Amino acid sequence: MALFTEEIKDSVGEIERMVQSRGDAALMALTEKFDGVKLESLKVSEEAMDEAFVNVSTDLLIALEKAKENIEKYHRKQLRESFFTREENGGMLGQMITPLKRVGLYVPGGTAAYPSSVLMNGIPAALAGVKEIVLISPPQQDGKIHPGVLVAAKLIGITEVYTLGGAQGIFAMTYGTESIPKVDKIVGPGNVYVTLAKKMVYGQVDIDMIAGPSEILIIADKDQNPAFIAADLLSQAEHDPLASAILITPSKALGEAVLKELEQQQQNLQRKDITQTALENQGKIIITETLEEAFHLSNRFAPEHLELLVEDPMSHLPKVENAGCVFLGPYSPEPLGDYYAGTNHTLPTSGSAKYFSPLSVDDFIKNTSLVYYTKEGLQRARKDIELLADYEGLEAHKKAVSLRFEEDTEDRKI
Ligand SMILES: NC(=O)c1ccc[n+]([C@@H]2O[C@H](COP(=O)([O-])OP(=O)(O)OC[C@H]3O[C@@H](n4cnc5c(N)ncnc54)[C@H](O)[C@@H]3O)[C@@H](O)[C@H]2O)c1
Ligand SMILES: N[C@H](CO)Cc1c[nH]c[nH+]1
Ligand SMILES: [Zn+2]
Repeated sequence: MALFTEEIKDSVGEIERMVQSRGDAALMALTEKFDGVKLESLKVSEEAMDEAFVNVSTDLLIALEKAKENIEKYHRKQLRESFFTREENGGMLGQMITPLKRVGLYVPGGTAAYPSSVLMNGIPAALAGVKEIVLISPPQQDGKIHPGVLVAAKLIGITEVYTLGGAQGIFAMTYGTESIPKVDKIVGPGNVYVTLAKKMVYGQVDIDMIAGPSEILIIADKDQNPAFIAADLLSQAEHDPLASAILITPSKALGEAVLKELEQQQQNLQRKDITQTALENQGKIIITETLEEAFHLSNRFAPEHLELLVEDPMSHLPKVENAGCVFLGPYSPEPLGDYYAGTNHTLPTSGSAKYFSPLSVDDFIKNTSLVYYTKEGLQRARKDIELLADYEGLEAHKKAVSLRFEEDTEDRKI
């Protein structure tokens, strides 16, 4: 993955070694180095969680509540039920769903506050029935987590929160330290350091996906509004200097109009430095011969967010093979999905939408298969199983079935 340069790999490798060998002391030192903050403790106290409510507006609380409702409604549809099927031979087969025991949520916070990510990561975990949810997020300059993040955590019942960010946070939740307990799975988006650390620890814990610097790709036909397109491109460029914003269109005139709009709209943005770097390095306006070619290129890129700004967008949907989330039509701007519609905003990046899905309730459960056969059922299946075991040369497998029907062992008890 081109995103992870040798320099970043070396730096994250060193962070891992430090966390493994020095635990909390390394976490404190790394927080001082990367966040510029000297922490006294990592765990956020109950009082600090409550105090956060004083520092957010009532309007923000109401907006978070509404977003929470929409996210819950959408994710509730993803819930699965355990089942048993009755087989013709009198047996039963089933699938038992159990929640993961302990998960760690990473909520970004380096250059912006992300209360929305608390809801996006925490709600599906809570719906799945996870009992132990740990949340980590980096400190601001005052040494505290953004109050909006703490408030959002409390709104969805998360109380175990640690002031810790970056790759060190991911390694702490993987290996455990004096203060941070080890988890079974780590989910949540983050910058390039966080994302590389997650990739490195996969296998020692589970992870959700590669959810790194944000991406938007817009496919637009000639009749679209250039101001809408520029605004949506900038909305993702402002996340990170490594974010990507791409327009693909068969209309050269539209491409030129969007370029002008980008220049104008960017002037007034607070995070202009970030959008400028992102657009210079990862921004593209690609003019194709046809709309079909635009879909072909988009599928190769496999963007995190794909906007279809074309006439009758629904009719083009079957052409989309790879994308984290698709936004259809001019009144479905990407930030609608970031905050509010109810779909999850933790989405695969760096081309990984070819094989990863958006974060969902499925990330927080596991299936256990169940098998129950009667004696008669096994008797009927016996020949086929013995034949298959013979073919595989696995004699003990065959015996585990056949001895149940041998006269001298059939009714044996101790
Ligand atoms: N794909 C998704 O689903 C999704 C969703 C939301 C946000 N995002 C992305 O999350 C990211 C948020 O990034 P952020 O930086 O604001 O917050 P962050 O919390 O991901 O990263 C901040 C941390 O990075 C560490 N760090 C900073 N500079 C470092 C360095 N030079 N070396 C080692 N570690 C360093 C620090 O510890 C800091 O606490 C953005 O890239 C955004 O696009 C992605
Ligand atoms: N666009 C981000 C995912 O790439 C999610 C987000 C959170 N807040 C604002 N945006
Ligand atoms: Zn966003």
